[in-house]
Amino acid sequence: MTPYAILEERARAVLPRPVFDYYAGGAGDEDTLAANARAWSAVRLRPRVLRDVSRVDTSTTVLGARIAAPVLVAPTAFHRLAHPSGELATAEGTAAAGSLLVLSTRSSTRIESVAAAAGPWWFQVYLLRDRGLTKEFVQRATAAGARALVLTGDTPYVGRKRRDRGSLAIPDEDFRANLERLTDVALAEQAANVTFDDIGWLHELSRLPVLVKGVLRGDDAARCLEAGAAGVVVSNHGGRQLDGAVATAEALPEVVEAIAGRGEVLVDGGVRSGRDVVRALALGARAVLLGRSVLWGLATEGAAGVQRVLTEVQEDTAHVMALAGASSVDEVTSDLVTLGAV
Ligand SMILES: Cc1cc2nc3c(=O)[nH]c(=O)nc-3n(C[C@H](O)[C@H](O)[C@H](O)COP(=O)(O)O)c2cc1C
Ligand SMILES: CC(C)CC(=O)C(=O)O
Repeated sequence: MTPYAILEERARAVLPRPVFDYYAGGAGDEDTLAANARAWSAVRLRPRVLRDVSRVDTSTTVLGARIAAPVLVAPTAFHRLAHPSGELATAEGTAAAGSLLVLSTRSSTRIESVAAAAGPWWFQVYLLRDRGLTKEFVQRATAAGARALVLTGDTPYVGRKRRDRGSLAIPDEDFRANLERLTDVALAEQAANVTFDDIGWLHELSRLPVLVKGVLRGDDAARCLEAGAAGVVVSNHGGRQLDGAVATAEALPEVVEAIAGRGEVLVDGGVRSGRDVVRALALGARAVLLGRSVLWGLATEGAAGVQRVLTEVQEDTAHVMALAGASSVDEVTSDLVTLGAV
């Protein structure tokens, strides 16, 4: 079993079945969910020999924030379903690992409390049907110290997941952690009329850099930049939105080419090991984000589990870099990979 599979099994053993299914599942037939991990494996490494790798430095920056390795925590909803300390534990574990947390709009803990426990963090924005409410969220996140906004662009409606047959009830206190005063819950649903213009709106509102998450095409990436984005996150939402969508390792080169160094390109989906981190960097990503791995760490051991998952991937990244002949992230360049036989 791979380290990821072992971790997932441990989480399965401690989580209530509906929660595990909600976390693990993908949309439709889960084709894209499976394709994400497979597509990274299909990228073959071309190691360099006889390089001095007695010291390997995995540290880097994302939008100017220094992190221990190019591995961030992806925004995921409702961490209190995984652990009673919820996003507080995630924030602590992430900071302890020298990583960066992207906090979901669907946080089950108050934004201000998470901010107090966090190292550097960004806020993931779902534009909600009530724009006033969205504005309040963004202003609160900005005041609490978020260093960037991540606008999720792939969720006009929530993808249909077969495993999660509606058996999961989100406790009201978790759903309302940041929505205490809301009377009509429908107003807090994702808006389906989000457009490129909203990138500028978010930037005006917060003065923070805005990344767009869920981009899978070069033309969209270019439009995001033209609309004022600081970069994009290549993502298919971990296979949870449009099933059949292209795997992120396959979409990444096209997006990197379209961005052409004018912004930062991050990627997530099926990143499970240091090998995958190195593959993503070689294909032009600045960093990767981990979704489910972090949830499994949180479910099994709280803050310590989150820290452990991140440090294991960081250490694995250093090991893979050494064996590939790269002593710093700058040396992880496109010549290190080839698209091998699947
Ligand atoms: C349980 C779960 C909840 C998620 N919630 C959000 C969310 O609130 N906002 C968002 O932008 N993405 C969300 N995502 C997508 C992740 O940010 C990320 O794109 C994905 O999990 C990466 O794939 P991986 O799980 O294979 O690492 C969620 C993913 C999972 C598994
Ligand atoms: C509340 C959901 C929209 C959170 C999410 O993005 C997901 O479960 O994939």
